Amino acid sequence: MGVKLPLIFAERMKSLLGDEFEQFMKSYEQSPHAGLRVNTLKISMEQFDEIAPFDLRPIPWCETGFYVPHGVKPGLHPYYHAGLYYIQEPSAMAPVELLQVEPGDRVLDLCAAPGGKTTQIAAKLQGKGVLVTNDIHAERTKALAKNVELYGVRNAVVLNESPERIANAFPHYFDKVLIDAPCSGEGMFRKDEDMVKSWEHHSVEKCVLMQRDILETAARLLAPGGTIVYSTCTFAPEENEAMIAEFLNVNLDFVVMDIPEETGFAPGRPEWVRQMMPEKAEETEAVLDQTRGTARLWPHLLEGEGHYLAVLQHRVGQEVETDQPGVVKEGAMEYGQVVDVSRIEVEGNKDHSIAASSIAITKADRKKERLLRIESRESHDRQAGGGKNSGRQSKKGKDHGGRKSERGQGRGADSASMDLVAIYTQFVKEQLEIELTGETVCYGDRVYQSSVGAARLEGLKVIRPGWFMGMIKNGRFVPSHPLACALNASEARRSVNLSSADGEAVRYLKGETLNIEEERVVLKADTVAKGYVLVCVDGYAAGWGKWLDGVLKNEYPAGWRWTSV
Ligand SMILES: C[S@@+](CC[C@H](N)C(=O)[O-])C[C@H]1O[C@@H](n2cnc3c(N)ncnc32)[C@H](O)[C@@H]1O
Repeated sequence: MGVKLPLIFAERMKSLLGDEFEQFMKSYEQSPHAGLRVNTLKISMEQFDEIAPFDLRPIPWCETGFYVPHGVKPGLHPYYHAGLYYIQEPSAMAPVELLQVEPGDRVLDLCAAPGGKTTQIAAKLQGKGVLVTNDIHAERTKALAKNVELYGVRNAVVLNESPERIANAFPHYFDKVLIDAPCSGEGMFRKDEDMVKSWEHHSVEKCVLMQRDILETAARLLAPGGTIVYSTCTFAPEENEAMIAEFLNVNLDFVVMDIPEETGFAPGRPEWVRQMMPEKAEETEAVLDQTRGTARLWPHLLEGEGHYLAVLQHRVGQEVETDQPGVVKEGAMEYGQVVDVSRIEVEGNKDHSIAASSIAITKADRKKERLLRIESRESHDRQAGGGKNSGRQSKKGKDHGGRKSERGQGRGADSASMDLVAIYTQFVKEQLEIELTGETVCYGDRVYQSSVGAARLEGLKVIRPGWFMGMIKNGRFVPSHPLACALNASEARRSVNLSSADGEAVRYLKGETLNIEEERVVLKADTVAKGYVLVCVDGYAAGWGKWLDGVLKNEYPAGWRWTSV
């Protein structure tokens, strides 16, 4: 066997799996499966099918996902550096598929770094709606922000916050919330032996505490009728069925949506909670069987690593079931009285059952909502008066050169900031053919298009308030790399195409200056060749260059350059 499993883990799995244990253990003799997911923000499935550089086999539960043959290294192809696909473990593609994201949704990815699922959500949104993506660990948000940018996401906001603080800023705001929870990682032992080593430190008990907090807070972030998908990559029932049962037991306005088994997913195992945690089972007995509708992804039953998935649907106006009409169950009422007193008072109805208990809107939430509504009216009025891109200036937080977080925004637009916005909008008008959406937000001399606007983000630790468009330097607008990554070739007034086949694309991605004859610069009408050029790899945007007299100066950022070839 390739992987040395912790003894306590193996013994627990043996007692849970019984006859299936042998088959489960055999899976550790096989190599883990590698996958990639096509970034349909940048390329359609049909186009990718035409240019795919590897033999790919579809992953049954993700229509944009493919198995990569063993030995193939998709990270060593220019398409990877042009953001055409994300390298992702196949089972890890399942949670977002279950979230059923539609363009226009407001989606929160609460535990998001390094961003695999965020980029998958972004592809489903197709630039429409809101994507707030967050991780509590500052260091990990660097990779998250980079992936958001590399994959051409226009409508994301990247935060480095606690779920609690996000809930205060976005009460009952999101249609969909993904919790890809920090977990003990037992399902990844085959893929990553370091997970075996860290298993002791990330003990199941520690993870349970974090998961409980995160789930509870997610309910406050969810809009009425919204959906939470909870996922882990561990087998421990404490972090899976028991966690979901506990959540359902105190959030009576949520139900588990059954996950179909046809894709090879196995059902949840409520009986393991009874077997391992009889007290927890007794406490949650009324809802425990719902967890059969959650899913377990087993490495011996499908081609992927171990995962657990639960879809939690909020039911608007869901009444607590009672034995007698009009009487609220005693246990449930106790919960309502203790936890939701303020909410019941807000409702002004002491007899109110605990309908919509966990999602009920508090006084503070209402006040915030009122303020934000006024805010958005103001913003709308300003836009109506000042054109689509009229901007809100924010006070400069610390200017961290884009690598650290931005904090704090002012409200009023001073004349200096209006100048910045004017320079920016002039650039957009002259150099691009795009429709800007959202609010123009300035942090110091950096300009963003934000899908949520500055007011919402006030006081939060913001890594990216939106799509980073560029910065004003010496009175000129310098377009950013993330701006280029999210463009189509047809949206720039100048573009040049480099071929992945003849090494030119690789040279660009390594940061080299290239000789490019004028005829190769594709120009829109009334445009001269000199200036910023969108550099594309086989037609897909990869970054900027500056063309002058047959020379393409490389604007690919130093920190992003391809150094491994
Ligand atoms: C399983 S990983 C997420 C992987 C990610 N969803 C992806 O697809 O690339 C869990 C993440 O949760 C973060 N995390 C841990 N505790 C958290 C908390 N209380 N709030 C938000 N994020 C948390 C960790 O830093 C870690 O990056």
